[in-house]
Amino acid sequence: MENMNRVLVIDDDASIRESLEMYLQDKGLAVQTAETGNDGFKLCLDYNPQVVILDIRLPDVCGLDILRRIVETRPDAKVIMITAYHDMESSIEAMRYGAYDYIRKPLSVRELDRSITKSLHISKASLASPHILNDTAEQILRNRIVGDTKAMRSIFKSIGLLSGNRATVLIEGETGTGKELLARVVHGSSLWKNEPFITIDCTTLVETLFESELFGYKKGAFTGAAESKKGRIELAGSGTLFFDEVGELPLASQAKLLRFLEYGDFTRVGGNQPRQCQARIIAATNRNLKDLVKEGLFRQDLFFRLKVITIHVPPLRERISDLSELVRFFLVKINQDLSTKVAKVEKQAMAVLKAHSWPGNVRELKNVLMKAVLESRGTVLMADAVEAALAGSSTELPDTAELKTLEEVEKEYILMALSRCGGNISTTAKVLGISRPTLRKRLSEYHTGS
Ligand SMILES: Nc1ncnc2c1ncn2[C@@H]1O[C@H](COP(=O)(O)OP(=O)(O)OP(=O)(O)O)[C@@H](O)[C@H]1O
Repeated sequence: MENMNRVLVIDDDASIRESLEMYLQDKGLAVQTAETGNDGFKLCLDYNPQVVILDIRLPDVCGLDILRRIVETRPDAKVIMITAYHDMESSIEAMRYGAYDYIRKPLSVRELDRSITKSLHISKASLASPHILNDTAEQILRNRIVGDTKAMRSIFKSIGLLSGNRATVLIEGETGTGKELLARVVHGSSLWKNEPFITIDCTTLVETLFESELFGYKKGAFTGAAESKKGRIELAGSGTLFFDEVGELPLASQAKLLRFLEYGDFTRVGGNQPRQCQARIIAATNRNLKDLVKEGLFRQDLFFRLKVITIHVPPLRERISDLSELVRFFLVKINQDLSTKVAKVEKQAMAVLKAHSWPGNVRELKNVLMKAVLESRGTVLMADAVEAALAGSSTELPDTAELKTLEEVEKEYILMALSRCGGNISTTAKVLGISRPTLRKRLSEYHTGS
């Protein structure tokens, strides 16, 4: 009995209780039933079921109250709410309070089967998966940059050595490897950490505005210069000037940047008083500057000026042994940001994560985990949720056997978005790019079946 899959049915409708009991017992599951909410909750504590099928309307207490009590005391139990009514608001509440699913009466055997099977699979995975968030959130988040491979340790050393000087730094690495994060940590670990950190995004820096953006301008320097304005260099003071995607700078701007770096001074457009730049320069690139130099797209002299100290951030696939720690780190962050409670990772889920090649690096990992956490709807990060999240960013199609109908996909997606937006209809509609009435209509359709 202990090892058997246990389902608890709480419904005041005797015919539903009886038919579900027969149906589930036929499937080899142990079943207990209760007629009222209070009896059902008591039974839930004693019987410790993996799955609870809970009617939203009960004679004594509201099903949602029982749901909240179960989620609080038995967080691993998966609660499938059932409702006979056109009761959209309650369904939204149910998902928000942590129901695993909700299904409309008359019950569709296919829908119920799918939901119960998934619930049982999750509860089995939960038993088999170790807790990975044993340390406190503060302990896990203490390291702002996660990494314990040789390459990462040598980066941390470089950051330490940079803390007492203002040497120019070039950070190279593929997209999403953490170049901006590193630049911020270089700044934050330096003696000038309380000074500003100013970013210049070279992909959007218009060539004709290069000087006025960087050096600032005097009132009347050109039409439209109604007031004098400080440029980014002045704004950075004795902090850090971060040139992001420096490889994207057009050649004409590169010449101006080089001149500024060589002399370390600048003059506001329309002004005549040279000023000294105090800030540290950090440049980042996800393109290979050496190759760009060979192709004549990047000035060699500027390249040499920038690479006084070079930090190469390895792609995630080359430091896959950091993956478990990164997963722990992001799960804590995601739990904090989205009020989720994932604390375990299914073994197979970690294997799937380790097998991926991560072309989008740490940023891709963070996004995939966020999607998978929402999809997992519970305390365990599930392998199929990770696979679904990974498939979302690739063009691969699942086996036809796993294909769902468009309607099913839409329902799941809408509910996921709703849960991610904390049940807020306006935000969800905005994120989905549909109007609030359309969203409300969709949600009510799940109840009326129209
Ligand atoms: N080692 C790490 N530890 C913790 N978080 C990380 C790490 N590396 C990257 N991140 C996080 O991953 C995300 C992407 O990092 P970041 O923006 O610094 O990458 P990038 O290399 O500058 O990307 P791009 O070249 O596309 O601008 C950020 O949220 C960052 O905080």
